Formats: sequence, C-alpha cells, structure tokens
Amino acid sequence: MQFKIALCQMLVSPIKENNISHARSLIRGAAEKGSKLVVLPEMWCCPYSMKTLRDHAEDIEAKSSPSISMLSEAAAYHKITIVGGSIPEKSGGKLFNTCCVLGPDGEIKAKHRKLHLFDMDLPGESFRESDTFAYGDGPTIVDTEVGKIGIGICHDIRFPELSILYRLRGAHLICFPGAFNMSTGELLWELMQRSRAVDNQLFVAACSPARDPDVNSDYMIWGHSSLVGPFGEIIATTGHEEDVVIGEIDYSILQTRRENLPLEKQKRGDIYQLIDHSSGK
Ligand SMILES: NC(=O)CCC(=O)C(=O)O
Repeated sequence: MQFKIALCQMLVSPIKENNISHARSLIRGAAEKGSKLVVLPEMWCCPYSMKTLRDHAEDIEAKSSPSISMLSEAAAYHKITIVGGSIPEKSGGKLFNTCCVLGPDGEIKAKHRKLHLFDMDLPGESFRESDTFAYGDGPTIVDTEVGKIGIGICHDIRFPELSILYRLRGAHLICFPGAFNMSTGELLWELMQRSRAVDNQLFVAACSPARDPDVNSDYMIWGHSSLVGPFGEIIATTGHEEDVVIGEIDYSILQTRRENLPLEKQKRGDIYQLIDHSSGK
C-alpha cells in the first residue's frame, strides 16, 4: 500500500474557534494535495499551557466536542483517515490528554489517552503535566484504511516498550502527535523518532504545533514534525514555523527491510521478553 501522509504543524492561538477553523483549512489543503492520512499535533485546539487547558476541555463521550465534530466532518467529507492530534478531554471528573482517530466514514475508530505524562525538572524549565491530567490506561493500535497504526502522544515516544508492543501487534506506522520543548527537542525529538522506527522496522510520523515566539506561554515548542522510514531515514521534515509536511509512505518497503535484516527472528526471546499486561485494545 502506498499513500500520502500530511503532518499539520499548525500555529495554535488562544482562541479555540480560530484553531478549529484553521485546522479545518489545513486538512482541506492536505486532502486536496492527495493525502489519505492527516495527522494533527498534540494540543491543537488550545495552547499547551497547564494554566488554561482546563478551560478548553471537551466531553468526547457526550458527543459534544466541537474539535472532534470538526474532525469527523472533515474525515467524512474528504474520505480520509485523521489522527486527530490531541485535545484536553473531560471525563468522569478527570482530564485526559486524548487523541481520536477518525475513519473516512467520520466515525471515531480509536481513542488514545496519553499514557506517560510529562513531568520535567530542569534548571530554568520545569513542567508537571501530571498535576493537570490523569493517566491513560492502555495502548492503542487501530486498523485503518491506511494500515495498522499505533498511537502515542509526545512523551509516550520515550518509552520504547510501547512501540515494541505496537510492532508485536502488527503496526505498520506509529503516529506521535507531540509538542517537544526547547530544552529537550533539539537533542532528542528526532533521535527518538528515528530510534523507534529503527528498533521496530516501521514508519514513525511525529506532528508538533508550530513555535510561536510571541505567545506569552509557559511552554515554548520545538516544532520539527517529521516522517521517518524503517531504516531511520528522514522522509520529510520541517523547521519550527507553520507548515504542512507531506511525505509518501510505501508499506512494501517494510517487508523488504524486515527481510534484509530479520530482527524479529534474531531476537533472543530465550533471554529477554516484553510482557504485555494490557487487554489488547
Ligand atoms: N508534551 C510532551 O510530552 C513533551 C515531552 C518532552 O518534551 C520530552 O522531553 O519528553
């Protein structure tokens, strides 16, 4: 299977309605260029600021989420698959950092709640996502019109076991909506995308919001959305400004790479193994 994927590195404003209509127009542009899969960034409907996230939370289960309604309409209108970045989701009195995957019929095919919340304490930059969000409770891998896709949200990329699990369950591609920061982004964002792709011999797509140096935010974003192939090759990438990164995915290359280097067969299951405690969502 061969298709175009678009990573919408959008500039997010403090006004939700504007973000929804802006995301809609980026999706339209990507679909008109032939993209069959469109990926949005982590927190595209509101700034990634722990001070204001709660005000923008939406109830996805009650079907009253303006962000997800727009994604559903867009997916159905253009007959594409959308990995809908993430939005703050309210559910049962808790707040989650949640990604919905929508199919070409506009239905939600999967919902991933961020598993690894981002708490960091560096000199001059500290951040505590776990003060605001509750933890997701399972991995998410979904069969779509454009292959089997594993989902992780940003900090989830740091935990290789999650990606290994997706590979074991047959993923062709892992999508990471993310918003890496200025302290760790330069050294680690691309490195980890390439590592997850190489470790597991699959495609990795990582989509960030654009950096807004003027916004008075408590979090400055690194940007650099990319598509990486199974040899760790960068297929398409960008800098930190708003951009829609379009790349070609050809899944036949996965089989070639896995035959060239049969890592699965070479693994020493007699010495180490991943134990899967999840129920298979
Ligand atoms: N939004 C996030 O999870 C940021 C993760 C990050 O920057 C990291 O270094 O990890």
